[in-house]
Amino acid sequence: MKIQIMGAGALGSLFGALLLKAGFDVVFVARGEQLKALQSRGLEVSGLMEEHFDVTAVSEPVDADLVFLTVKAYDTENAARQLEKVRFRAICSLQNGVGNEDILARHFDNVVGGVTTYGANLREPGHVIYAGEGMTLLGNFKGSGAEDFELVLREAGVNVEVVEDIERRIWEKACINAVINPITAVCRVRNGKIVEVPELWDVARRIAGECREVMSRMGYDVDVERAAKDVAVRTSMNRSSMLQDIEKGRRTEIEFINGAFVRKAREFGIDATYNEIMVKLVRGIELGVD
Ligand SMILES: NC(=O)C1=CN([C@@H]2O[C@H](COP(=O)(O)OP(=O)(O)OC[C@H]3O[C@@H](n4cnc5c(N)ncnc54)[C@H](O)[C@@H]3O)[C@@H](O)[C@H]2O)C=CC1
Ligand SMILES: CC(C)(CO)C(=O)C(=O)O
Repeated sequence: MKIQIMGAGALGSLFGALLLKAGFDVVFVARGEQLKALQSRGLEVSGLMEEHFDVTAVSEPVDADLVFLTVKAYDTENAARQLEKVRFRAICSLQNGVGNEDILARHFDNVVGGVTTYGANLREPGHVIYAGEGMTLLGNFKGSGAEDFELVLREAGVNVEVVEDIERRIWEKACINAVINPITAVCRVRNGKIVEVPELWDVARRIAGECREVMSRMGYDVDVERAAKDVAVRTSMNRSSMLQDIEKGRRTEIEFINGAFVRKAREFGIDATYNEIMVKLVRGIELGVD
């Protein structure tokens, strides 16, 4: 069974390492310094697992049985176009944000949606920190394949479950990210501060309210405020992925998180001013406005 990791950054390297350890034939598709490091030194894993792997790393996708997509959401369209040139049975997104599966469904027949709470960071090119064991939910978004991905992940020791309502799960995770990520990125604070600082919690509550309204109009009853508070408390010492992106001068996934709620709210004719403001502020920071 040949498994391709399309976008071997932090998360892709972690999942690739777990699959390699279980004996699968894994190909890492990477770019830049990460590609060079994987090709010359292999993959180093620290944290919850301490291991070194010699890996197969390439710059362009190759034929495989299954593909995990682990690029950032804004790179999905480009990755899909590259993957159109090769053959594989099914593709599974493990990304955050809303819309990745829709993009993939325009290109491929078998698309599996995924949501994971595993945590990984790149310490330096070729060196991934396995920061947190979590849960991975999978579900068929178009065609089939979820059970195939479940099987390989289970064999690799990953906590995984196939669900019938993957679209809802993707939006639920996006709710949490929509509340926590932009505030932490704009204010440059750890997740816990959102709950500790009344002014920040006030903004968080308003974003959560808008997300809840959007979810409700989609037919999903979710207490976004409570869910976001739980996660912020549980991950109080985390620097959110959006904050890390901003600190490193990288583009964020804001358009696929709060931006997705703004677009849905517009469709339903409901107000999403707080989400819209967060999109604009984070875009302002990304643009490096002095
Ligand atoms: N890192 C984490 O703990 C978690 C990340 N996620 C989500 O997973 C996705 C990936 O996140 P990270 O791994 O943290 O990001 P990352 O930026 O570390 O990894 C993405 C990698 O994909 C590469 N890439 C992009 N387009 C490519 C292409 N066409 N060909 C080859 N390589 C390409 C980039 O160069 C980069 O190395 C995001 O949507 C993120 O929100 C979800 C849960 C946890
Ligand atoms: C849940 C949370 C907010 C944890 O930091 C996260 O997913 C992120 O940082 O993107």
